[in-house]
Amino acid sequence: MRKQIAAANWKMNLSYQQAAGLLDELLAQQIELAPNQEVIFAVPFPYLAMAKEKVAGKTNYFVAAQNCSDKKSGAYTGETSVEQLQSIGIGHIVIGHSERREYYNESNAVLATKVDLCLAAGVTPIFCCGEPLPIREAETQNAFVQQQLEESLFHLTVEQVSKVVIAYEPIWAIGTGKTASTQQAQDMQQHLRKVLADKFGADVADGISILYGGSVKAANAVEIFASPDVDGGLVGGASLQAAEFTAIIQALKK
Ligand SMILES: O=C[C@H](O)COP(=O)(O)O
Repeated sequence: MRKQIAAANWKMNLSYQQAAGLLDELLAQQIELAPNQEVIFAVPFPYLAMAKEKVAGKTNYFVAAQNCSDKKSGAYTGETSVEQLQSIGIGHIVIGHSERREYYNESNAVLATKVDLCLAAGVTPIFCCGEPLPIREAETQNAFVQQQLEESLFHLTVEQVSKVVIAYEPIWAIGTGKTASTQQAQDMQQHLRKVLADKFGADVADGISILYGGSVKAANAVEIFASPDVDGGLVGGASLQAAEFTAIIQALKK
């Protein structure tokens, strides 16, 4: 069975002390994960080492960076490379979150480069895609998100794409309290799996985890995650509260 993943994206929230406290509180729950389940904490850069230390020895718990440079190394002040992240034991990086696309003008082409750097370093890219509200209102969301995949992932080999995790996040549902309906999430994620199947083969597409993101919370996680093509969630706001995120982890399919 595909990996079922609860990924917390803390974004630019929490002080160091608050972040450490939140991890302590969550990990104290001792939530046992099935072999196909994973929990990933995408934390701000200065907290990566601390978070790594806290999840050390906990099976199927991982720490992710929220971004990386599109350059391999060199004179890029303020940037952090995939190789640097990999050298401190980071095995997952969120790539192309809609906030990066919108506020930092990250294009599909730049994101393709970041995906390549991740895969070359043996790091799992959590590749984000999703449409803004006007595209949804025009009912052209399937083509829009398909193009994001085509331009950032279609150059990969079958072996490479099998290592990618995809997160579908309709932008109009992020931080708005407005969740895509279970049917809307399933329809898009089924579409994306078909797009992947047509390009890479059904077996490959069947093995790729596709997460849903956008106002996931304890109250809706069971229903959203129950859909056949939804393999867990990329969770923003609700991942900042221990009780909420605990319930979201427990909502993962086994
Ligand atoms: O990365 C997470 C998504 O942007 C969703 O954020 P949200 O759960 O606060 O809507």
